[in-house]
Amino acid sequence: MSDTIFALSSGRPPAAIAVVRVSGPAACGAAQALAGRCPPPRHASLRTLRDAAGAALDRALVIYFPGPATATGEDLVELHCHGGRAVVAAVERALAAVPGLRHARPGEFTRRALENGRIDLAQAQGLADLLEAETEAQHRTALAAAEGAVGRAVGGWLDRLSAIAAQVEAQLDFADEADVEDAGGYDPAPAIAALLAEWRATLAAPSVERLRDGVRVVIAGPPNAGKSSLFNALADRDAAIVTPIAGTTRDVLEAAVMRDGIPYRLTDTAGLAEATDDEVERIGIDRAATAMAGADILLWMGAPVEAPAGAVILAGKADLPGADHTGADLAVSARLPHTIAALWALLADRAGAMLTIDGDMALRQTQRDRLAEAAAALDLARRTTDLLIVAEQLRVATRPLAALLGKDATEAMLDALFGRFCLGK
Ligand SMILES: Nc1nc2c(c(=O)[nH]1)N(C=O)[C@@H](CNc1ccc(C(=O)N[C@@H](CCC(=O)O)C(=O)O)cc1)CN2
Ligand SMILES: Nc1nc2c(ncn2[C@@H]2O[C@H](COP(=O)(O)OP(=O)(O)OP(=O)(O)O)[C@@H](O)[C@H]2O)c(=O)[nH]1
Ligand SMILES: [Mg+2]
Repeated sequence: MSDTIFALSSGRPPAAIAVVRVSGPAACGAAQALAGRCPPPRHASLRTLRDAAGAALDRALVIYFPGPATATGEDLVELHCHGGRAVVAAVERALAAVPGLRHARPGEFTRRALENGRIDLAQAQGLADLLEAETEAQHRTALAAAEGAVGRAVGGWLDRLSAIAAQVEAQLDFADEADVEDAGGYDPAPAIAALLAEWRATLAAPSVERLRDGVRVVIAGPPNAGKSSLFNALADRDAAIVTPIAGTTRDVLEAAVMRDGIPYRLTDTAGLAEATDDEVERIGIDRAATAMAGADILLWMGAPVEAPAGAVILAGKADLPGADHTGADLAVSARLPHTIAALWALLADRAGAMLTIDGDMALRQTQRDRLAEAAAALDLARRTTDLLIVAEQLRVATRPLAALLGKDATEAMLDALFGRFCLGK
């Protein structure tokens, strides 16, 4: 039998209300210990909470949810207390004094929900993402995942894979008995192609990480071009040092900016000098190159002829008389707010498209890797007429999908996932 856990499950005090949850076989006993008796199931009862010595701790709403039809699958008690620090500390102290009770670890309520079969792995991950959601797209996709959308989609794919596999096996058996090369009949190609097209569409959608971390916008170009000034203007604070000295920025600087509901990760880089014997500057340039390679949108402040392919070419210091804008996509200056607004419009245009999701399914990178693995197997199956190879690749494709649903989740993996949760979840 598992032990009984408790934790503050609402926001940190001070708050108007603090919800302390207790989950496990001793939950009802804990309510009895603090509130005098365990209230009738699923009714909010106003009770005075007392410690073991009888001292009043709070007047709180107490709710008892008998398992297994609860969020954790266990008996669950909720204490809706006043949200002061001392109230919560005293209630937690009183709970810790009840035999069989201990404080929960981060994510332990959700972990129990998983272990008790109340949710699958993709739902647990969706819940973690829901708690971190800041944008509308994150909110929508994480809620769908928490409600089981990812699990249902993958389950549907697994069903279709096994239906195709069953037909292929039947065909192979028949060919065996009839002892003919091609017994005719079932052609798995259309069903495989349809499944593969669906997976590729899913893989083309942005990942959970992209939705969460934002679009990576990297500012790069020669020294003294005005990169850091632009970075500061976009970040709307003095994040980077600006001086007239070429080579001021040495390291890669990052700023997270939310603009019009789109999350961005802005990166300022060291100026790309031709040749340098300064060790620090050389490392800075190496780092700039790495940042540029990882950019979703690269803003190039420099000569158009030197712009990397695909970069947005910015003509800097547009406020200076005689500034040359030839070949640039946009003329900008940290000193001209309307040029910064125009740059934001350009960024929103490109970034918005990168974060667009048609349905409500976004996969995490680890889930995407597994789907890509399955897609590679299916692609092999699609490219052959040898039914033995088709059958084998269909089997290969099921493994990563089953893993995505948590069929082989290791302790280390679960520890990593639930360690990310906040306390009380
Ligand atoms: N006060 C409070 N609010 C909360 C939670 C909570 O634990 N306490 N939740 C924290 O997770 C979320 C709600 N999640 C829940 C998930 C599953 C079940 C559940 O298993 N319910 C039963 C009975 C449903 C019913 O009464 O209709 C079931 O589905 O069988 C309940 C809540 C968000 N709001
Ligand atoms: N007139 C004008 N001066 C600017 C503008 N942007 C930057 N400067 C000036 O140009 C100089 C270099 O600016 P930075 O923003 O540090 O340039 P940088 O590209 O980051 O330079 P490094 O970090 O050395 O590569 C500073 O003296 C700035 O004040 C601008 O839009 N107009
Ligand atoms: Mg700089």
